[in-house]
Amino acid sequence: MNKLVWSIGASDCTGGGGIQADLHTFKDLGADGCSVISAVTAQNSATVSLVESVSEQMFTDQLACLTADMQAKVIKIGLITSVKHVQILAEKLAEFKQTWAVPPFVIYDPVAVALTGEKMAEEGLVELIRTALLPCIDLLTANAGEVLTLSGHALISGESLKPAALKLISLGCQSVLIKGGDFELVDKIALDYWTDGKREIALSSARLTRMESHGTGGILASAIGATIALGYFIEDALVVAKAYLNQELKAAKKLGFYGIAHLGWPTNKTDFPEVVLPESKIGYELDLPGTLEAGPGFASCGTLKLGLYPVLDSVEWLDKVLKLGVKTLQLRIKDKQPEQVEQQIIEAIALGRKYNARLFINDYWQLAIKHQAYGVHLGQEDMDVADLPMIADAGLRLGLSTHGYYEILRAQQLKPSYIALGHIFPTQTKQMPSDPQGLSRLGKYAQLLSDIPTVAIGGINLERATTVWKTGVGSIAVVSAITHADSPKIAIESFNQVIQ
Ligand SMILES: Cc1ncc(COP(=O)(O)OP(=O)(O)O)c(N)n1
Ligand SMILES: Cc1nc(C(=O)O)sc1CCOP(=O)(O)O
Ligand SMILES: [Mg+2]
Repeated sequence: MNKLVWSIGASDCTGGGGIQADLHTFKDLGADGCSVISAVTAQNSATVSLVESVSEQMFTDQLACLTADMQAKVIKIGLITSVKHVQILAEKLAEFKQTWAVPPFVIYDPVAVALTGEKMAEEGLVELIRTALLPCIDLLTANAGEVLTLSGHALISGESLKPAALKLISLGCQSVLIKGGDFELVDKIALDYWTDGKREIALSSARLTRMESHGTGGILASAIGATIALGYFIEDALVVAKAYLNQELKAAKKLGFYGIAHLGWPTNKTDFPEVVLPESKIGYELDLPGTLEAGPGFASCGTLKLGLYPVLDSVEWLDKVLKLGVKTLQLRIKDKQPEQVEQQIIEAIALGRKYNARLFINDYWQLAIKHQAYGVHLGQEDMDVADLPMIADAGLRLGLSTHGYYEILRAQQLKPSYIALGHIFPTQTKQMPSDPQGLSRLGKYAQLLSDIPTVAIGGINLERATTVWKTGVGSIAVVSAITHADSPKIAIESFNQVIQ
């Protein structure tokens, strides 16, 4: 897999920011790095004494050499001080996007654009960035000063973030992350807001007050780039990068500046941000769409280990596996009208009670409430339309599907009874919009969720069950490994030997 990130920017002789910190961050997170140097800076914790752009020839040749045999999956742009370099870059990025087999994802952290006319930004630079560079950018990561310079919008309240981001998108970039590093909308909270004009994400963390730290915005952008290069979606990359920055800031060392640490992939749950829900104080201030709210949470399953979890499409199947001793199971009937499934749901709930089993009803949450099921399982789309407080008030358990870091953190806010993690391997049972996540990611999620029941799902068969179980998940959900087994009885017994 190509996991190459180019850093296009300036050398920072302190090592705390610029190209040096970018390459360190890429490597630290498991991506590969190359650099295209646009300028060399002489600086320390007290001053920037000299900034010298490289020649146009040197800038162009670096881009050409890398293009010939090291094409990037992600390009991260930092400090560019020369108007000519912006022109070259805009032309080259447009060319890469049209001619490369896989167009690169381009991130721009507009370092120093707020210093127009000073030594780090030539006259005319900002106008050219606005008109020529922004249309080539997939993600602009900007702090309040940079947002003001590029969009003309001052960030004075929560409500002002969305119009500012939309203005920047109207200038041509695909999405914008407004970083809360240099403004505080909510006391002691570092809030980041992202939108692509359709979706909105806000992430909050306790503010880490290390005033002398240096290069943090660039490192956040580099961490996002590295995570995207590893194949994560943008929303997951935003989460991982913020956790990475939190982890690094906590361990920062004084070396002139406070230079942040580089401690590898973040795994400590206290470093991960909270996803801001629409129905929360900050959610209202940001005017986030949707109705999700934290609430008191859902009834517990009474154990972290739900064991083998067959997901089945008929009462006959439920009856068969209950007789074989299964204690967690799901009725999953797809795409029928409620009146077509109500009788089956009634019978399924009665069977679950008879065998004292944890029976979850997929999708049909109103019928599950009406007939007092043990629990309901909902997917991401269902979450937005179902009445979650009503499910909680009725005392039903709730299981939620997730497919990555962002969805996991958002689901966690709702305090469900379990979180499902899918899909782990290729599956024939359901068309999935993304690639399988694999065991390595599953292990990371399981570690992060050690205090809530987890369920792994998707392409899990007997051969794979041992390695799945070793990741620390509390349950393995299967469809075809049971319904297509020559002997469901032997399949269940064999799974139970793995899941002890
Ligand atoms: C245990 C478990 N995990 C995930 C799913 C998938 O649920 P959902 O995303 O709602 O998709 P459908 O099953 O409705 O197609 C599940 N059913 N069970
Ligand atoms: C129903 C379902 N949900 C998934 C998810 O990732 O959310 S994967 C999946 C299908 C699981 O079937 P099998 O065990 O046959 O692969
Ligand atoms: Mg569903």
